[in-house]
Amino acid sequence: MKYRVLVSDPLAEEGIEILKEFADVDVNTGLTEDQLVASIGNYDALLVRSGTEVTARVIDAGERLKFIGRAGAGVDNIDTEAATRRGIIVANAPEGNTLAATEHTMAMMLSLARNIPQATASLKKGEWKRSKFMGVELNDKVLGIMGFGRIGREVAKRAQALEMKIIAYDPFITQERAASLGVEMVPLDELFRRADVITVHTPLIKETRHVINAKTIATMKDGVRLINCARGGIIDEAALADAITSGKVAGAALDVFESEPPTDSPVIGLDKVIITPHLGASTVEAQQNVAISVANQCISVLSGGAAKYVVNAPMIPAEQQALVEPYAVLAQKMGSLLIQLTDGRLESIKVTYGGEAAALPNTKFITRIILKGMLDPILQAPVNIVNAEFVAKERGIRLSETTTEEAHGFRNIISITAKTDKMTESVSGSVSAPDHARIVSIGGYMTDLTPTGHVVISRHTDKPGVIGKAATILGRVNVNIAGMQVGRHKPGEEALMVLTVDSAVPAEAMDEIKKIDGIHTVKHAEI
Ligand SMILES: NC(=O)c1ccc[n+]([C@@H]2O[C@H](COP(=O)([O-])OP(=O)(O)OC[C@H]3O[C@@H](n4cnc5c(N)ncnc54)[C@H](O)[C@@H]3O)[C@@H](O)[C@H]2O)c1
Ligand SMILES: O=C(O)[C@H](O)COP(=O)(O)O
Repeated sequence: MKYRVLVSDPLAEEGIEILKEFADVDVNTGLTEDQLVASIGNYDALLVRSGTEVTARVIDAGERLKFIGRAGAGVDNIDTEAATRRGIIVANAPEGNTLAATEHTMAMMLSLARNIPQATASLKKGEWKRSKFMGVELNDKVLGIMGFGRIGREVAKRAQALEMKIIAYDPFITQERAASLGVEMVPLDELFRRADVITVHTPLIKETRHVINAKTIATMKDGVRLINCARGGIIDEAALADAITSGKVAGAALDVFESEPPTDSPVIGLDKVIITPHLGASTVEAQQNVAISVANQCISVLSGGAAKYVVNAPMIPAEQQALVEPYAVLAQKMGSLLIQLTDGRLESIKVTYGGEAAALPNTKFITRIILKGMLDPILQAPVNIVNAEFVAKERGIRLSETTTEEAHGFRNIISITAKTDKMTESVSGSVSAPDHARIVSIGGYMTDLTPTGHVVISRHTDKPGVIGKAATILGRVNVNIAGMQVGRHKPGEEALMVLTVDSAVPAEAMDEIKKIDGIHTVKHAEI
C-alpha cells in the first residue's frame, strides 16, 4: 500500500513533487482543528508550516501517523509532547529559512531607522512631507541581539557591515564563540541598558515570553528601537504600545504577533510601528529549501530511516553516525535477546557503558535503542527511539545509565541488567570492528556469540549427559546445531550452554529439553 501524506499549509511545489514520487499527497490548506481530526486518521505523515495548529487532539486521532514535518524552524504550533507520547517523529527544517529571516530583519531595521513604510504610505496619499520622516543612522549605533543562534549570528555579520557595534545575550553561547565573530556577550540587563536597537532571535519559551515588558523597557535607553522577527509573545504588545505612545520607545518593527493575524493588537494602529504579516521565511529560495528538506526527511522516516532534524528524539550528528552505528545495531540485538531470556514483569533496566563505549557521543540514544529492542516485541503500541523512554517510565520501569572506564578486558563493553518480579538477567556485548560485534557474556558467564539467528540458552548442572540429551532432541526435530558454547564458574556447579541453531525450535522440543534431568532453565530466542 502506498503511503499517504497530508500537506496542510502552503508548501513549495519542489517539495510536493519529491513527495509525489513516493506517496499519495493531498494538499489541503486552511482546515479547522475538527476537520483535521476527522481526516488525519487516513495519513502516515503530516507536513505543516506555522499555519496549522497540530494539537494533541489531532495527534491522537492520527492512528497511522508516523511523521510530522515542519517546513520551517519554529515548532511551537506542534504539540511535540503528544507526538513523543505516540512515538511520532517530529522534524523541522531549521536552516532553510535562516537567511530569509536574517534579511527580513535587516530590511526591518533599515526601514525602521528611515521610516520607509510610513513615508511610502504618505507619498502615495499625495503628501510631500520631508521633515516628518527624519531618520537616524545605524552607523556606530549599538545593536543588542537577544538569542545568538543561526539567525542572530547572521544578523550580527550583516550589521557589522553597517559598522554597528554588536552586543549579544544568549545563555547557551560561549564568550569565545561570540568573540571569534567580533561580538561582545553581555548579561541581558546590560544589553537592555546599552542598546540603541534591540532585535530578538530566540524561540518563544517560558524564559522568553514577555521578556520585553513594561519593567524591562523602563531600563532601556530613551528612543530605543525594537525588532521582533522571531516569535510573537517575546515582546509584551500592550507594554510596547504604552512605551511607544509615551515616547520611551522610538519605534518597533514586528513580523510576528502574540495572536496571528493580530486583529486586536494595540500596536497595529501606531504610526511608529512597522509591521509585516509573518513574512520572515517568505522568499522563493527559503520556501524551496524548507519544502525539499522536510519532504526528504518524510520519505526517509516512512522508509524506516532517520530524519536529519528530529526535534523530539536524541540526534546523532552525521559525522558521528559511522562511530555510533555498530553500537546501535548491537544494542538493539542485546535488548531483544535479554527480553527473550527473562520471565515476569519488568521492574528495572540498568545499562552500563564501559571502556571506549563510555566515551560515545550520545549514550542516551543507544539506551533508547536498547529499550526499543526490549519493549517493542512485548508491547502492543510501537516503541521507537522517540517514545522509548516515555513508554518505560509510563510502565513504571526504572531506567539507569552509568559509564565506567572498566571494560573487563575488552576495548568497549555495553552491559544490560534487567530485573523482573521473578528474576534478574544480564547480557554484555562488545564491538570489535565496525562490522563485528559479539555478545560476550550472558548472566555472568563468558560467551562469544555473534548476535544473529536462533539460539537455545540453558542453565544446567555441569554433569555428563545433559548437553548430549538436548542435542539428541534437537536432532530428532531436524534442528541443526551450528555452534555450541558452554560456560561455567566451577566444575560440577551451574553452567550456561549457548546453542546456535539454524532454525526455530518447535515448542514441544523445548518442553522436552526443559524436562531433562539437570536442566534448570532453557530458553529459545531469535536475535
Ligand atoms: N519570522 C519568521 O518567519 C521566522 C523565520 C525563521 C525563524 N523564525 C524564528 O526565529 C527564532 C530564531 O531562529 P533560529 O533559527 O536562529 O534558532 P536557533 O535555535 O538557531 O537560535 C535560537 C537561539 O536562542 C537562544 N536562546 C534560548 N533561550 C534563550 C534565552 N532565554 N535568552 C536568550 N537566548 C536564548 C538559543 O541558545 C539559540 O542560540 C525562532 O523563534 C524561529 O522560530 C522566524
Ligand atoms: O519558524 C519559522 O520557520 C518561521 O516562523 C516561518 O514560518 P512560516 O513557514 O509559516 O512562514
